[in-house]
Amino acid sequence: MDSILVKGNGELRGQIPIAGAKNACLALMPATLLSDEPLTLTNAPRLSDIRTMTQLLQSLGAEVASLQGGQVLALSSHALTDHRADYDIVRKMRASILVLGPMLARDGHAVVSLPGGCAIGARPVDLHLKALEAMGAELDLRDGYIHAKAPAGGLKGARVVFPLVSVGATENALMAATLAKGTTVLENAAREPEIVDLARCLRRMGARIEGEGSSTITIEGVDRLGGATHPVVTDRIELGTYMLAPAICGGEVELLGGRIELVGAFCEKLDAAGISVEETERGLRVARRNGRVKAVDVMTEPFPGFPTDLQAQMMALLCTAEGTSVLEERIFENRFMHAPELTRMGARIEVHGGTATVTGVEKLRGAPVMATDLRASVSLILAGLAAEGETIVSRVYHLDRGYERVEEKLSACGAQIRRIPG
Ligand SMILES: CC(=O)N[C@H]1[C@@H](OP(=O)(O)OP(=O)(O)OC[C@H]2O[C@@H](n3ccc(=O)[nH]c3=O)[C@H](O)[C@@H]2O)O[C@H](CO)[C@@H](O)[C@@H]1O
Ligand SMILES: C=C(OP(=O)(O)O)C(=O)O
Repeated sequence: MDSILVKGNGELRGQIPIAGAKNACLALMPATLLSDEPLTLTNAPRLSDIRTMTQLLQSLGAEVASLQGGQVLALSSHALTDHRADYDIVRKMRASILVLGPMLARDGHAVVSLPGGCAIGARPVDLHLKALEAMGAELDLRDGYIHAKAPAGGLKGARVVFPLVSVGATENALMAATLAKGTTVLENAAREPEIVDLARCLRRMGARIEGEGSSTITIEGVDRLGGATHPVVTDRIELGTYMLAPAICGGEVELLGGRIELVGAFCEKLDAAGISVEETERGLRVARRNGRVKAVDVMTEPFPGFPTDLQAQMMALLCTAEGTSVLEERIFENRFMHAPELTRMGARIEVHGGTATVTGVEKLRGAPVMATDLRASVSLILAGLAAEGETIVSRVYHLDRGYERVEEKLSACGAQIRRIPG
C-alpha cells in the first residue's frame, strides 16, 4: 500500500489545473446504459473510481474505451449481456447503485447488490428504491441484492417527493424517468452541479428535462435516447481542496478551470477566515491575506450550502486558525475520522456527535497518520503541508479514488511531497 510523504515547506505559488468531477463522471457513465448509441465523455478525471465504474459497465456488456490517457471515455451499450451488478464491485464503490435506474428503464429488469454502509456512515439507498417504486418498479430485496422489475410496458412517470435531499437518488430517478412513459416530477431534488451536468448530458442524448439546478425537476419520458458528446463539469471538490493549499501554507495559487458558482458557500467561509479569492481569465486566484487565518463556524448542507466533501479539508485549515471554530456535519453521521489523526499532529479538536470544536494552534507538527476515507486523506496532506517536519499519510488508496496526480499538482507549486510505493 502506497504512502505519501509531505514536508512543511512554507508558501505555495503557481498554478493547479482542476480535473473533471469524479462525482459527475460517476453518474454520467451509467447514462450510457440508457441508449444503444455511443456516449463520449470528455474532460474525464483519471481516478480509480472511474476505473471501477468502467469495470462495472463492462461486466454488464457495455464497451468502455479510455482514450487520450483517460481524459476521454468512449462508452457504448449496444446490447447488455448481463443485468447484475455484483457485490464485489458495488462494495468497492457506492456509486455503482447508479446502474439500477438506467438498466430498469431500458431493459425492464436489473439485479444490483445493496451497497451496505461505509466509513462515513450507514448510507442507505431507500430513497433510490422508493423513487423507482413510485414509477411502478417491483423490488425484491434478497440475498443482499435488489431484484428489480419494471411493469409490463415499462416504467411510468410519477410524482416523487424526496423526504430528504439525496444526490444519488435524484440521479437514479432522473435517469430512469428519461425513458418512463409520461411525466415525472422530482420534488426536493438535489441541486448539486453534478445533477445539472447529468441533466445537460441526458438532454444532449434527447431527454426532455426541465428545472435541473432547482429543487423541482420535470422529465417528459421519451421512447429512446441517442448518442452524445459531453464535457464533464469541473470538480468543485478538487477545486476547493486545492484552494485550501495556499490558504493553509500562505502564498498564492491560481486554480485553472475554477469558477465561483461551483464553490460559493465555501468562498464565503474562506473570506471570513481571511483568504482572498479572485476570478481570473483562466480560473480562480487564492491567496492568504496578511496574518493568521481566523476561526469560522461551518455547517455542511446540500448544495448550495457548504459541501460535506470539503469539511475535512476545511477542518485542516481551521486547526491553525486564531480562535475557536465549530464545524457541524449535517449530511453524514460519522465524518470526523480525520479529527483524531489531525490531533496526532498537534491539533486541538473535540468531537461530540455531529459537532467538532477546533481551537487553533500556531503550528501543527508532522506525524505518521492514516487515511480513513477519501476526503480525510487529503485533509491530512493539507495539514502536512502546513506542519513542521515530516508527515507520512498511509492508506492512500482512498486518495487515489478522487485525486489524480496530487503529488505532481502540489509539487508544481513548491510543495515537498512524494509518494512512497508500498
Ligand atoms: C458519488 C457521489 O456523487 N457521491 C456524493 C454523493 O453521495 P450520495 O449520493 O451517496 O449522497 P446522498 O446525497 O444520497 O446522501 C445524503 C444523505 O442522505 C442519506 N440517504 C441517501 C440516500 C438514501 O436512499 N437514503 C438516505 O437516507 C445519506 O445517508 C446521507 O445522510 O453526495 C454526497 C452528499 O453531497 C457526497 O458526500 C458524495 O461525495
Ligand atoms: C464520499 C465521497 O464519495 P462516495 O460517495 O463515492 O463515497 C466523496 O467523493 O467525498
